[in-house]
Amino acid sequence: MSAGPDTPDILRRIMARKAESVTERQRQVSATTLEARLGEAPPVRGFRAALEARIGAGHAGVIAEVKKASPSKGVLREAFDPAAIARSYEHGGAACLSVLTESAFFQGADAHLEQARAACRCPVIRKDFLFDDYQVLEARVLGADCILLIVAALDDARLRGLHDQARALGMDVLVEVHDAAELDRALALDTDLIGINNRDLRTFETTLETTARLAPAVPDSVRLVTESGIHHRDDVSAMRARGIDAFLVGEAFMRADSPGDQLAALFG
Ligand SMILES: O=C(O)c1ccccc1NCC(=O)[C@H](O)[C@H](O)COP(=O)(O)O
Repeated sequence: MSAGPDTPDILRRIMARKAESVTERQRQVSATTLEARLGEAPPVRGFRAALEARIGAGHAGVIAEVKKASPSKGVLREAFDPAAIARSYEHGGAACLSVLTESAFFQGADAHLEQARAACRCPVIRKDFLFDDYQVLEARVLGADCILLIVAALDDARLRGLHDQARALGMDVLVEVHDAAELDRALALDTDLIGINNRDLRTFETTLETTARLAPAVPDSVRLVTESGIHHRDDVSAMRARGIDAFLVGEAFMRADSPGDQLAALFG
């Protein structure tokens, strides 16, 4: 972990809580036990490949998020059934799912990932705050097809180590950045999937200007995903006009009666 003076307070607090919970999990289930369970994990579904297939067919590549609550907005959805949401998303045209497994700030759970993935054919990213090899192993054992690595929360050595570990386990990695300095660090990894998060973690404000500003520095070989703050068809068309075809969307879907219908309405 690398909590420096520039680390936003919310990230610092989430990572501190996460460190406690990882220590507790390691006490309960050792890394050796997790390694032994890798053979029982369901085969990896290609996450980036699913995005590419959807985009190649002329659609937006949508990563649809399953999250009950967030630090910025509180509870987003009372009737929360990850399996039903996953089926709705698949029906609405999602390429992939993003499932929050962080419990203290997002009311997520590992079971949400298992339930959502079992209910559909979409590849799933474990959306959590990862800083330790143990969590990468855990993600694969749970059935994750991709993990999120947040550049702002990791030093370069750890970022590379976790990235390479996930790839060796067959998973894709979404490397998330918020500014130009983080983007430079992500590009140095030679990764092929980068998310630009439009949410300022100090103010919680979202602006698609963040993606618009950083996107030109991302080479064509990297699939760029714009994350957070996508609510309207105008947001989608503004991004697509700039050549950005992959989207990660949570709140706009979670607040809808039918998340999948809302996905189809936003991107159809
Ligand atoms: O959503 C938050 O409040 C938040 C706070 C601190 C760290 C991360 C946070 N969100 C994680 C995400 O990246 C979003 O869930 C994801 O991009 C979807 O965003 P949205 O469509 O705006 O729900």
